[in-house]
Amino acid sequence: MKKRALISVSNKEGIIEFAKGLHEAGVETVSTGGTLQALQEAGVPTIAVEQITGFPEILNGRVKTLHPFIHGGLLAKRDNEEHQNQLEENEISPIDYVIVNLYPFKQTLEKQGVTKEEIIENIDIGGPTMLRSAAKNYKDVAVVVDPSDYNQVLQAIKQDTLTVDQRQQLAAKVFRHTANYDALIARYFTEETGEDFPETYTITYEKAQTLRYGENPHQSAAFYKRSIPVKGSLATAEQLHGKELSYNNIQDANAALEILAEYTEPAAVAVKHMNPCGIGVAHTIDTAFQRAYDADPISIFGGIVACNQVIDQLTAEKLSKIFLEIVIAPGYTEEALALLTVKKNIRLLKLHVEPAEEVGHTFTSVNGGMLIQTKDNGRINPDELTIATTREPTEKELADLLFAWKAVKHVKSNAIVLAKEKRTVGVGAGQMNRIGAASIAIEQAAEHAQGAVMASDAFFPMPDTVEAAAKAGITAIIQPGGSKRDQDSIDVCNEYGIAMVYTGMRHFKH
Ligand SMILES: NC(=O)c1ncn([C@@H]2O[C@H](COP(=O)(O)O)[C@@H](O)[C@H]2O)c1NC=O
Repeated sequence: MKKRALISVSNKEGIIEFAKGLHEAGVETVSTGGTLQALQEAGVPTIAVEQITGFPEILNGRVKTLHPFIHGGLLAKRDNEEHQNQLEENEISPIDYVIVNLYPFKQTLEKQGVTKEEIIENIDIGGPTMLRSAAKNYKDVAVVVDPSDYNQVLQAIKQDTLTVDQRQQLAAKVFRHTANYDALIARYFTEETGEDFPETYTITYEKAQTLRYGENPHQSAAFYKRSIPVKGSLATAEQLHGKELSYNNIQDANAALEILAEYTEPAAVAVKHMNPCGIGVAHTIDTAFQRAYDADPISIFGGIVACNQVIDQLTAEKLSKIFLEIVIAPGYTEEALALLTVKKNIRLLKLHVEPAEEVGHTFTSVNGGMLIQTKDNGRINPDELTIATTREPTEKELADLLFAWKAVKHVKSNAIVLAKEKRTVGVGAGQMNRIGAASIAIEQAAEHAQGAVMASDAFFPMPDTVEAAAKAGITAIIQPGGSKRDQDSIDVCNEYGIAMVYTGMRHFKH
């Protein structure tokens, strides 16, 4: 008996050649509406699915292949006598190959101005059903969901070399594909109904790149991107120059962009090991970068710099004087690009839109589970700050306090940031006690601590940090407030004439 292939594809790329090849290999092809038309127009003899089912396509294509004559032919085990007898009794012919790809649900979601009705209509029902039937019965049926597999499968069919292992691989791809497809649908419905943390959490990512290694060379890794691209994120940045990004590069570059999204004025952020080592804000991007550099000229070595303005020649000249792993910006002037691309080892990334703060969830894997929380998109309203001390901050101090508060949110806890004139001067990150973080920041700032402001990601459990700040010459402090012993810190501030404000919001980052 002739082998039979069922072809029903939305993405018709490469299907004519594949179907022609099947026909030449003596395989009979059966097809649905649009696919049938395309194959017949290309001169590939094909049977209409209605001819097999004896039933017309109904409900605008919502039902075309959902029929026992199709699914019986797909699910029957060839080595099961009962199955074979039932096929015979019911005059069902077996189907040996299934070539199906689905309604473009993802592409429809991404369309500008798309209606909910259009999205719903692009949920494929018959396609996944055929894919799943064929994949379940992979021992007897070969199923192809990915057009990039057409050629390889066709050659194997022609040479009669398609093994059960290969069919299982094709089936595995199908189940990944339908799981991804359903995950996108589930996410869409869940977002529509506004459930943040439903009883099961379904997410799907697509592989963008196999990485050379993970955080360390003995770890293996890959970079997966959101199925629906997130504009202004690292995942959608374009690499213009340099070697492939590494695992650590991606983490650091992402951290740099998250910090950058805090600032609306021209800003430059230098990152090392996911902490900012320098942040500068100014009227021009070259000055902003100069400030980020001056913040810590040692740590920036081998770091990542992200800017929210096009890199011009002046900035490029400054950038090219130091060793940097990555520069990220919304663009580069021709002169800047010429200057920077001379350096073989620098990676240059271009953002197509402003770095944007992603709404949604963050994930932290723990052994045996996953912690999921909404992103820390907390922003304070400067008008709602509480002044805790006798002295109010001056206008200039307030500007630096707000600048430092945006920075400290992105520093690992316990975090202290010292800032002066729109640049960080000291960063104390990831310490097990607050005074430890403050000591590091003060030591790093050295003489620049005099007249600087201090931001703390969480309240002061005791007055030691404020005492250290006073000794270093810090004049104003911003912190969440809320400690039982707040008054002790307030007293020290008042004694030294320090202005302290409370945000009422904590920014732990572990
Ligand atoms: N309802 C059905 O019985 C059904 N059977 C196949 N499809 C899909 O119809 C598409 C192909 O349609 P056409 O051949 O008419 O262009 C494929 O993406 C296939 O997955 C169906 N459509 C959606 O549910």
